[in-house]
Amino acid sequence: MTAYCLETAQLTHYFPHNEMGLDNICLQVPAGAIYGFLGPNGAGKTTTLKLILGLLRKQQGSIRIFGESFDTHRVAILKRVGSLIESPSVYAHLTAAENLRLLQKIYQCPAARVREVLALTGLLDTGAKKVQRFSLGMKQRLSIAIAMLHNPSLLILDEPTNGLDPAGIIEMRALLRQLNQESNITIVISSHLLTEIEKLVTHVGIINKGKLLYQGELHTLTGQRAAGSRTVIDCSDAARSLTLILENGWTGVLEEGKVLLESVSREGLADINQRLVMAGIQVYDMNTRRNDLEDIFMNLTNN
Ligand SMILES: Nc1ncnc2c1ncn2[C@@H]1O[C@H](COP(=O)(O)OP(=O)(O)OP(=O)(O)O)[C@@H](O)[C@H]1O
Repeated sequence: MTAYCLETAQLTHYFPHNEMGLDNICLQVPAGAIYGFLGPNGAGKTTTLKLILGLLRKQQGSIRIFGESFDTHRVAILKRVGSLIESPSVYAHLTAAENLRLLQKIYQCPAARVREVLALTGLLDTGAKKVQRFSLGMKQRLSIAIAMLHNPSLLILDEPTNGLDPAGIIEMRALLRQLNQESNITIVISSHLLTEIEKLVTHVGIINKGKLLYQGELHTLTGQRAAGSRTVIDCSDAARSLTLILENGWTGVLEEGKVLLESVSREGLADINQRLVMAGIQVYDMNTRRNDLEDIFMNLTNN
């Protein structure tokens, strides 16, 4: 049986005067996972994460974290959860270390933890630099440092890459991967862009209009890629190529003077290429367009 770090059952929430609400959300986040919680703007991601953290009162359903009910073990659970839902309040005229020292006293965690989280988030060398002079990427890293201060086992991050440039996004991915692998922290990260987090996550949950449309391991979703791939072959004799291809048991059609194949594996394409060349046909180009993850995501969220 899988040990879930976080599990919700039939989580439901409606805001007054808003027809759309969260409808029976059953999240299952395995311990040690990096779980990408994906959906377009307004899908219900922030609402779900706020319910999980007790920032919104749930109307129906249940939440279990670390195997305990959130209703009965709220304080103990929250001591082991770090979060970034909206940008935390920090003093812009103080340094990263000064901000962290203030919070360390409030959270009553060991003073040495400030240096540890600065090191973890790559902010040790920011020294006397005040937060007001930080780049957005550095501010986001400081937010993660704050979330990490009390040494949590689960991090819940709402769109932490929002507003970051491509280099900042890559840096953030590297940081989260490191926290997951070296500090063994389970991470839930929401995003409206699959491409931004598909290189990072092990599991995904896709939500739209308050409903969970897909949940599972990333590789199950990526498995849908090969099916539906299209290959266009540009060659010196399309008609003779197609005859050869059909004779050898593949299916294809002619389209605009080129051969169009559907769902042929890489090995199959190599074989076809070899047969065409052996038959004296010049192959100029074989272009395969796989059903990319973003297409799968768009198909799920558009229907
Ligand atoms: N406090 C609130 N009162 C009323 N409606 C709300 C409130 N907060 C959110 N909503 C509505 O709930 C729905 C889900 O919003 P939510 O912020 O959870 O979506 P999201 O997936 O996080 O989107 P985004 O990426 O835009 O933040 C939206 O229709 C939103 O307008």
